[in-house]
Amino acid sequence: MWRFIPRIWSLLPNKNQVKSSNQYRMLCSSALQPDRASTCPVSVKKHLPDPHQQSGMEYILYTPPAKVRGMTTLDKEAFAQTVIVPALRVPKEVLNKLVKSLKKVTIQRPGMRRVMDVEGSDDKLLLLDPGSISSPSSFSDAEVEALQSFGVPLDLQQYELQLTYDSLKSEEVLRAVLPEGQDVTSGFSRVGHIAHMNLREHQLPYRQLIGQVIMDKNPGVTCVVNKTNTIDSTYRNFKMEVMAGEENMVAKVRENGVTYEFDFSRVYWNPRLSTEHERVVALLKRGDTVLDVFAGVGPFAIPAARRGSTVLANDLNPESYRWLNHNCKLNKVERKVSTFNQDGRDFIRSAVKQELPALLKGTASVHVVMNLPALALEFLDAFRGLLDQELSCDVNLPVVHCYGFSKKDDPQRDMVERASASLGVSLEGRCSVHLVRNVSPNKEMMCVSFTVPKEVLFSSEGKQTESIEEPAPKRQKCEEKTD
Ligand SMILES: C[S@@+](CC[C@H](N)C(=O)[O-])C[C@H]1O[C@@H](n2cnc3c(N)ncnc32)[C@H](O)[C@@H]1O
Repeated sequence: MWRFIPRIWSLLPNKNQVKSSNQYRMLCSSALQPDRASTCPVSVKKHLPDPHQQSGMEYILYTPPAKVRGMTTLDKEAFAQTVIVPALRVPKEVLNKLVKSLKKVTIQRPGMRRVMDVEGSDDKLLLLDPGSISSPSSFSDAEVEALQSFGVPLDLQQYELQLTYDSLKSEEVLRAVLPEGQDVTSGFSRVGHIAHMNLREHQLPYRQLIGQVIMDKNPGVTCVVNKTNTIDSTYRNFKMEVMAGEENMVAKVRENGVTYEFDFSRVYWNPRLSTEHERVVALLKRGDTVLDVFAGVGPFAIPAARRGSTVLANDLNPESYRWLNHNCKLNKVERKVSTFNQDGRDFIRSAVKQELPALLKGTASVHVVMNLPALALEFLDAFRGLLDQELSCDVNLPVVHCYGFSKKDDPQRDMVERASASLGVSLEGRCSVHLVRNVSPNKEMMCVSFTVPKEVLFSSEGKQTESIEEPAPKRQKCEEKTD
């Protein structure tokens, strides 16, 4: 809520007497400066805060009262305070044009009005950002010219602004509440209605409040969770604790135009991989085959099928497998995707082994996707001696896209060396390595792509053991079994 404080600067230049913007500014400026009292005999009772004295990026205007420090249960009322901001009185007819010219210096906050009525007048009050404007000399030449051309006196008013919890950004609320000098990170990943945070030790006593603030400030977020430990080593999902909001963990997300649903607490989903999913799917042509060894809930498999590929998708986690089937149906590609719930190595040595002979004779590309960065390179040995040598005259060899993390100074080289070691032949000069994303300051996620060398696929050295020679389990067309 805003309250008008009667104007305290009254001596204004007449725009007709003024020729240049500088002159205009100087004349107006003198009206605001007590030490120019000889030229402009007015006194300034209240100074606007000097924006140059602010520390950090955000202006002091948006710093909540000190009493909120240490609060662990959110008390929104405690954030209320009154601050003084500058404003210009503007004739209604020129308001819209002037707002455009002054858009860099007006108050701009979601949900905060910057134009107010003036009681008993058609004029409007245009509220300015005190971080940008403290005196008439704060305006740029272009802004002064605009004011001059619209006949608006450079006559700064002071207004009392009632700031509330609603006017603050989450970062501002948390910086005011959490211990001073300690890191305030209000960043989170968004997965549908779920905001997913990774709180530090010192933030834990405030987790309920932090969760509430994140929900309040982010429309559509109705559940805030914190990772309570590191990633589960097998299924790559996190143990998580609900900090605020509903306990519903079944999220619905859209990625690259495809809808997915899944229980976020029980499967792997990473919104930061959308570009990588898109990159690989863009390599596919209609009629290609995709063999997705660690498919998760389908972010490679489903768009690949929608693009016209035939897909075999596998995941060891029964929950991922269930949601993979669900998402195939949801996106109407269940006839293009066969799903499997096996260990990745078994999948390669059974279903992939069964499919490859026919595919080797064809011309359409065959892509094997292996996105389990912590371990996938080690699974490459499953291709050693996978096929009988008599098939070796067929040359449409599969292309593998295998992911890995690297903490080495030369992650590309590291990837090539580890993939080569696992395959038992050097990939030097016959693969490409792509940087997927920077995971942490010292950790990259990489993807090495290569055509499986003939000498690996038809090697006699790695011939399969009896158990692996068993006939492949019958494939499961995407039938949704549980729901
Ligand atoms: C990093 S996630 C990738 C999921 C999906 N491809 C994506 O890009 O979001 C790895 C997946 O591999 C599955 N997984 C882990 N170990 C596995 C194994 N030994 N065999 C098959 N799948 C496995 C996990 O359940 C998880 O869904």
